[in-house]
Amino acid sequence: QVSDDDMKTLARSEIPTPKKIDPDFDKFTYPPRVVPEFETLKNSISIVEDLGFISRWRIRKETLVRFLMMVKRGYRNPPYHNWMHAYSVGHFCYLLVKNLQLQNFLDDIEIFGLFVSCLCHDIDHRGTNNSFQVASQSILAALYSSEGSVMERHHFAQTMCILNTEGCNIFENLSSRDYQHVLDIVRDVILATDLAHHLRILKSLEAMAKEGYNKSSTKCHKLLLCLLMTACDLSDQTKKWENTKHIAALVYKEFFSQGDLEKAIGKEPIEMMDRERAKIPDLQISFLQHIAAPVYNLLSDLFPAAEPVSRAVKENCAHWEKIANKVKLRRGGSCAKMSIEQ
Ligand SMILES: Cc1nc2ccc(C(=O)NCC(C)C)cc2n2c(-c3cc(OC(C)(C)C)ccc3Cl)nnc12
Ligand SMILES: [Mg+2]
Ligand SMILES: [Zn+2]
Repeated sequence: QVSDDDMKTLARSEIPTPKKIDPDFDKFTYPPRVVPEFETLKNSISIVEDLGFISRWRIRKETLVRFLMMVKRGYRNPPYHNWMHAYSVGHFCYLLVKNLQLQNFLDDIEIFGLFVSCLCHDIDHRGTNNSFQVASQSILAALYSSEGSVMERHHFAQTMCILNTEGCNIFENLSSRDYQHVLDIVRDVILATDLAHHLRILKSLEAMAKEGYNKSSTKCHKLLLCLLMTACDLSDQTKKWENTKHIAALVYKEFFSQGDLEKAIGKEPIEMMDRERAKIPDLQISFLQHIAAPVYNLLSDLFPAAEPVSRAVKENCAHWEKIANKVKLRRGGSCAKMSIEQ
């Protein structure tokens, strides 16, 4: 529960316009993680207001504040999958709306559902992935492993719990048709954050980018929502190198902790989660080349204005390659140096 006076304080406090938060707040280059955590709720309200959701969907201010406080509290504190990840993902959704004129491609309710999904998509993440749930026979695996996407189903279930909590339902003033529709969107979009789901629809995404987006096709709307969600989820890779490097440190801190847990229960972790074996630069080059870059290439195929974002990912990948080569050089080079000196 969130305390009422905290909620009332935030509900009454003056909400800054995005430009007042930072003149570059709506630019692709702006790094959302620079703000201290205590400012993220105020900023989230500012984004909701600036996107016109409060008037369009008749959201009561107090309901919005309680909802956001519950969502933020719904996150635990693993190194990467915490509230600051969700906040940065939600901020990138804001950037997409402001820079790519999404309203010409998606319905208003889809954009609203996408933004809410961004904030909620990893709620109650424990810093371990789907295969760990099954390997450790967790409660969540017992609940959801027969359908797959164990964590993502849990994130959606937690989101529904918050919406069903007294005074927290930001969808309360939607028509029953819109209400059902937005819940379907949030469900589909949160389930789309399972890497396995993204890999399953990759061919369809490539076909859509090739044939061109058809605004009257429901299939295109669904595929675009999944692509945009994944682009938001990976958006740390679109910022300058310092951010990318910092995020990799957080991701591997989380991965290696899972690897330690797997060893403790007698399971061999995969290389990327084994702190004894993982070569982070090589792993990041592979992740950026095979998973992240294709997402932003598809995005810029559909939205030329997203090209700078796609370029930023490639630059970050090049940075990892320089590091990987230096490591190789030092390993390989030192032998060469020794043989010359001998
Ligand atoms: C910096 C960075 N490195 C990563 C390195 C590896 C992997 C990984 O899971 N590799 C598994 C093998 C089988 C390919 C994910 C990484 N990752 C993610 C991420 C993305 C996710 O899924 C979507 C959003 C759908 C792509 C889901 C979970 C996560 Cl943690 N976010 N940032 C990162
Ligand atoms: Mg996730
Ligand atoms: Zn995420």
